Amino acid sequence: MYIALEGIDTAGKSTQISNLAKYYPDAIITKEPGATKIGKEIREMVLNARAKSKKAEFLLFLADRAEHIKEVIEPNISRMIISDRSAVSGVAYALVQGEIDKKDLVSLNNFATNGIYPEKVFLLKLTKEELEFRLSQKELDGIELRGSKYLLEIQDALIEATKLLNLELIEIDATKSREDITIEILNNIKD
Ligand SMILES: Nc1ncnc2c1ncn2[C@@H]1O[C@H](COP(=O)(O)OP(=O)(O)OP(=O)(O)O)[C@@H](O)[C@H]1O
Ligand SMILES: Cc1cn([C@H]2C[C@H](O)[C@@H](COP(=O)(O)O)O2)c(=O)[nH]c1=O
Repeated sequence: MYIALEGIDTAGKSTQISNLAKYYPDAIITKEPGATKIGKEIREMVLNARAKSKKAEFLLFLADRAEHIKEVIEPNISRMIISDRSAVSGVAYALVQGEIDKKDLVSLNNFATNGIYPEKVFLLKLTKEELEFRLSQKELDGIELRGSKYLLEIQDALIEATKLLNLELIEIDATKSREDITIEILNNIKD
């Protein structure tokens, strides 16, 4: 089963993935962007916000995704795969940028992923207050520097993106305790 954890920056995706890894010691743990050799270079480029063109930025994420699907997801598709982000992030961030129409976002992602998408998408949802608190506790990268208003728009766009891609979405209150969230995810995986 291929599942993805989604959520805006600081929502708790990596925390949950490291908890889930204890319950699935044989799972493939992966992420977008940056799980492959080329992906690491792309991640460096995009997170330093070097692209002036939003379309270029979108295409860099898409290139990372195509490599990730070919190198990590496709060869392991019969195993448990837990991914930190997926095409859902790709569509959501681009929806908010607003330069590419929705039909193209879906078809470009279909092209990059060969139609392979997570079976379940877990969305960790933050409140404005908790997001601002968590951002204040860390050094911000180029995307996080865009601020909490922007990130909350992305949070709504993650829901829209999941619908556009026609994927199963499980929304989770990310302000709950780390342990309660892990249990909620585990119970849902088993359903
Ligand atoms: N349920 C929780 N309650 C309180 N704090 C949490 C919870 N989950 C994670 N945190 C804290 O919030 C911060 C961000 O968590 P984490 O790195 O897991 O988020 P993320 O979604 O992977 O972030 P990013 O996308 O920016 O890499 C960390 O300091 C983490 O310890
Ligand atoms: C896959 C993907 C990601 N992004 C953004 C979202 C985050 O701000 C960063 C990734 O950082 P993280 O610490 O690994 O969460 O990139 C994006 O804009 N578009 C995408 O397709």
